[in-house]
Amino acid sequence: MSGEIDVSRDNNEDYEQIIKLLEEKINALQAETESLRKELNYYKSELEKLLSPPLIEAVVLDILDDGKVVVRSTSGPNLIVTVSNDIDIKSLKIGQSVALNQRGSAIVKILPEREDPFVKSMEVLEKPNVRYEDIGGLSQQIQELREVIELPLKNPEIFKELGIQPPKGVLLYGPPGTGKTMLAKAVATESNATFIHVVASEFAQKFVGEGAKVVREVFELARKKAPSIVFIDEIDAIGAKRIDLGTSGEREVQRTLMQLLAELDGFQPLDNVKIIGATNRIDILDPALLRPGRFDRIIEIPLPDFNGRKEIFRIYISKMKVSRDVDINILAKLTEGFSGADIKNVCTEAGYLAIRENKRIIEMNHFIEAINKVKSKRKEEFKGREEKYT
Ligand SMILES: Nc1ncnc2c1ncn2[C@@H]1O[C@H](COP(=O)(O)OP(=O)(O)OP(=O)(O)O)[C@@H](O)[C@H]1O
Repeated sequence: MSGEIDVSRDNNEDYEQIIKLLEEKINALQAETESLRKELNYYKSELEKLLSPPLIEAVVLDILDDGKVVVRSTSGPNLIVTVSNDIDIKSLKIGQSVALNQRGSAIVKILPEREDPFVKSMEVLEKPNVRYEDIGGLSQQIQELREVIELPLKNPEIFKELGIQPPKGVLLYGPPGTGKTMLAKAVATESNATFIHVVASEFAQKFVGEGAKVVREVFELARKKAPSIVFIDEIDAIGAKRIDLGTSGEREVQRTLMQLLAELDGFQPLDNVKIIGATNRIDILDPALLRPGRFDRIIEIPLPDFNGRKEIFRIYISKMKVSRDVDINILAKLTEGFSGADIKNVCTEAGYLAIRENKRIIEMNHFIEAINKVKSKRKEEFKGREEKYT
């Protein structure tokens, strides 16, 4: 307020002007106070953040009936903790990243999903939803898995009565994308078993110094969640023939394998935990893994033959809107050497081609174009595969 006002003049207009100016000043000061108050609060909360103790990151391993939770803290041990009142326990799931309070006694925050190595290398499905009928061309393999995994899990008494010991572990081997994971999931679904999926290559790389501990934890979880099926994908990453143990990385892989063997030896054939291993490289596996009482049933999962390819096309096409000219016989003929995963890609790609042309129905020419596309994309891969499997 810098305007010079002559108050000696007894003039109403002047007074009004003074009042107006004073009001304006009050408003300006009030606004300034408000902004300073906000600034003060901001610095106060920043200071609080800086002074508050750090939280501990952990991964949920199990949710107990009494409302407590088993977590694996990044600082080391497994802990049994409570859940803070403002967190809904139902929103917690196994594998979830959480923050513990500083004492490590309670979960105080659910952390956003991110690439946690433990989570990434393990998936636990209480109710997997793949059924045998979703799998094309592997009826013999399905039959075998039903006998050696599903039947002993569902009716162990039959085996006890007859005095037969079913295998503890089954090894599936064959090229990538042929349905090994699908098969293992389907057996779990049909046996009402928990499906625990670990990718051996992931934990071999990510858990430096901790591979053996992770194997132990996986089997502990499997026993708790029994009946369960532990599916170890890419088992060659930890189960390759023993090599020169010069580097610490090699020794680490070795320790992980030894722990796996110890776990396999540690339970009985009729316990309700079964192991399914999968590999594309059976040739490099350590024979110790294949000894009786370990992975003592080996099932080959080959690339689908003509009838297999037809079945796989039929499964996917039955869920799509296709025109009458789509001929599964021709599609199966044109896709020699394709895996189930390749065939699924062809079907998806054909759908996209139809969408791109604004068509409401998928035609034979879309499938043919999709086959060529997938073929050229995978050409290099096929070459590699043929070399490996011929
Ligand atoms: N026989 C099949 N019948 C139906 N779909 C299949 C079949 N094989 C593969 N697929 C499809 O391909 C996808 C990948 O297959 P899956 O992961 O089971 O193969 P995999 O043998 O475990 O491969 P990898 O060795 O690369 O892990 C499946 O999710 C499924 O959609």
